[in-house]
Formats: sequence, C-alpha cells, structure tokens
Amino acid sequence: MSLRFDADSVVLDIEGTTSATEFVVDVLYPYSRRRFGSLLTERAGEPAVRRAAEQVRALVGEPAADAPRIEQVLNAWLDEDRKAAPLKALQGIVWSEGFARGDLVAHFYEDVVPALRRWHARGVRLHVYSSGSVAAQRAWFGHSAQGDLLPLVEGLYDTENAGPKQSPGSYEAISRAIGVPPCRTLFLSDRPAELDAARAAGWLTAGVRRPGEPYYAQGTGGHPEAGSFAGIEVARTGNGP
Ligand SMILES: CSCCC(=O)C(=O)COP(=O)(O)O
Ligand SMILES: [Mg+2]
Repeated sequence: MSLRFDADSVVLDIEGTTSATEFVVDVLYPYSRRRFGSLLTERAGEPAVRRAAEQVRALVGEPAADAPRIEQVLNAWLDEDRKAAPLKALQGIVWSEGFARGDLVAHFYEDVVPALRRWHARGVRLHVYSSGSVAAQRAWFGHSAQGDLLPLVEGLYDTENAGPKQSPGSYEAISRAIGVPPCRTLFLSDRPAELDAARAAGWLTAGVRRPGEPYYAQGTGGHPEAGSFAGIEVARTGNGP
C-alpha cells in the first residue's frame, strides 16, 4: 500500500533515508579518518579548517588542543556517529575533494532516484536537510551512481544554516527559507525524533523504514511509514493526490 501526499515540497534526509548508513559508515567515514591528520596540519591555515579546529577545542573545553588531539576527538566522534558540526564541516571538505577526484561515488537506494524524478516532473520542489554539511550534500547529489542529481534539488540545509535536526525551530527556519507553507511540506526521514520535530513545526511527515538501517527496530514513532520511496506518492493538486 502506498502513502499518498498532496504537497508542494519534499525535504529529504540522507543517511538511512535516501542512502545506506552502511555506505556512509564503511566508505565515507574511513575516507575522512585517513585524511584528518594531514588536513589539520598541512592546511591548518585555511579559514574553514581553522574555524572547525576552534569549534572542536570549544566543544571539548580544551583551548590548547593540538592537531593530534583534535584528530583523536574527531575519530572518537566518528566511532559514535556523532553529528558534531566541526566534524561535519571537515568531512565536507575531504569528501567534496574525494567526489571531485572520482575516489567516491554516492550511494542511493534504487527506489530513490526514480521517485525523485517522478515528483520533480510533477512540479514538487525537492530540498535536502541532513547533518552532513551543505558542501558534502552538494558533492553527494552531484556524484551519484545514477549521475548528477543536483538539477533535481532546489535547496540544501544542514545544522549550520538551519539548526539541529531534532528542534522544531530548524524546520520553521527551512519553511521561511523555501517559502512553502509547513502544511504543504513533506519531510522524509529514518529517525523518529527528527520526524517529531518536523511535525511539531506543522510539516507532513513519513518515516522511511528500511531493513538493516539503525532505526529499523525503533519503528517510525507513529508517523506514516514506508519501506521505500516506491511506497510514497507525492503530487501538488491542492485537493489531495
Ligand atoms: C552527504 S552527507 C553524508 C552522511 C553524513 O555524514 C550524515 O551525517 C548524514 O546524516 P543525516 O542527517 O542525513 O541522517
Ligand atoms: Mg538519517
């Protein structure tokens, strides 16, 4: 049975929703782990690297932390899959370069791209909201196994430009930015606490519950549930799809 939504915009979570957590953790995380050391030493003067290093020092309360200590903290956060802003910013730098070089190709579940193309062709506006940085999102959608998907996507939001994913205020900020009423915006995520926050902001929600993903056992917390994007229909009729 399909979920049917009448909406003007769909906002997409990435990890666990459009794409496999296993790919992120087994391919992307080791790729960044291998490069943090040289990034923090050889490129310490770059403003984005300096800013992230300062943020790490502030978060751990160690104003004098040197590059090896910062690398150690980043690696511990990677082990926990902690969505810390400076970790995501540094990953964004490393991954963007990896995608541009052809070292990395983004994974999307096979049901995702056909659904995105279908919804986009109907005039549904597609946006992304992920803990991955905007730079990482741009590289991810620009270098998928199915080609460059960026033409399908209108806007990219992360915890820096929108706020934490479990806070309703972040979804309110995205609504203001995209200019679509909350009740006409559908959020797709694997994580019930994110869906709760979106619903509290007045958004439509659907939990994407894929076998093997970390939140599968938890369920969708009472949000409408789909096993894949093939089970979700979105159209902009103004009268229900
Ligand atoms: C292109 S972002 C890579 C995945 C990632 O690092 C991440 O934190 C995704 O988290 P999400 O909010 O999409 O579940
Ligand atoms: Mg997710």
